[in-house]
Amino acid sequence: MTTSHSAPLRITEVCLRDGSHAVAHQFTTQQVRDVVNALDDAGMHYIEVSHGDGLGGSTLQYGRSRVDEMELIETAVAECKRSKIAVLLIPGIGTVQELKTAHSLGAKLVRVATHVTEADVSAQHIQVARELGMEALGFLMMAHSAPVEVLVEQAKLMESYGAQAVYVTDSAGAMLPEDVRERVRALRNAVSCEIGFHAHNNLSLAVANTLTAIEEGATRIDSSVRCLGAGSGNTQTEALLAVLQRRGVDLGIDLFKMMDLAEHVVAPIMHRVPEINKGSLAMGFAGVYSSFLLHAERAGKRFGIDPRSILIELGRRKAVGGQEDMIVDVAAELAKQK
Ligand SMILES: CC[C@H](O)CC(=O)C(=O)O
Ligand SMILES: [Mn+2]
Repeated sequence: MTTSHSAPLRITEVCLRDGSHAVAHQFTTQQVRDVVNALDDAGMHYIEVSHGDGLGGSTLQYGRSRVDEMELIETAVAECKRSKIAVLLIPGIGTVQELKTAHSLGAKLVRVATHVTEADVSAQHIQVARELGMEALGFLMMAHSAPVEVLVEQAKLMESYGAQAVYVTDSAGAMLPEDVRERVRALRNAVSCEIGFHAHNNLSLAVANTLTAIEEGATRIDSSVRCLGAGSGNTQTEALLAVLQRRGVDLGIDLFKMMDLAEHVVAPIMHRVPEINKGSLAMGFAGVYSSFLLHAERAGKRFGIDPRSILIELGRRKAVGGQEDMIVDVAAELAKQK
């Protein structure tokens, strides 16, 4: 398959970062060691390791990590012969100091993530990462929620700060293939850096949307083995690789090894199977952050409210990442109304 950008197609495996949401940030050192070892052996390009909300995310608000993420990053780096370890950083949650520490432990790439309208807060972190010699990529979250012109303007800002790629991040798994096509095409025509795409499977469209993004020129692709990610999970790595091979694209990642590690290494550590159920489907439908799922389920139980009603209301209020405290507020308000 040809892409309109000369860069090769590269996969970032996100099961140990996005998947952190799905296990309430309880990964152990041994689990990270085993997963990274197997992914590296299969030839994965990049493996992201961080708290689900990025560096510094281990807090009461977002959920405490069982093991310090720096220990997990160090463990992951030690297992890699070929793969590179990536980290995610949301300015305001993660700090420049944490970025420097992750770099000193061997992280080679950072995705600096902001809400789709707030790229300006990424300038310092992107610049510091470039000075450190890391690859620095911009990650525009909730990309479905802003008009295409705004997405383009924000991507240009990230590129101007030094981002080597800008991601269309479908945090809510709310995009339809035509939304992806329009956004990636608009970015392709507006920036010179690479375009990335990150999907969630809440509407059962993750693989289809990822193929659409690739057709439009995205070269940095996120996926997650066994779908281990927030909500219904991400584009399933081994499924994507199989589909790409059917199209004649071999990324140098061993498909059978990926299938084996999905089954024997990743499946046993999953707390629940990421599936399209009433909660995750409601998120895709309402355009709500996939990482809100467990929080909404907990708040629903506590206040006796259907988590879907909480999620729909959060969508109506256009809640953005970082507003996890709103989930409890909304549940309490709905309970009062009842
Ligand atoms: C809260 C950070 C978030 O999980 C980043 C991400 O993967 C997304 O927006 O989809
Ligand atoms: Mn995600």
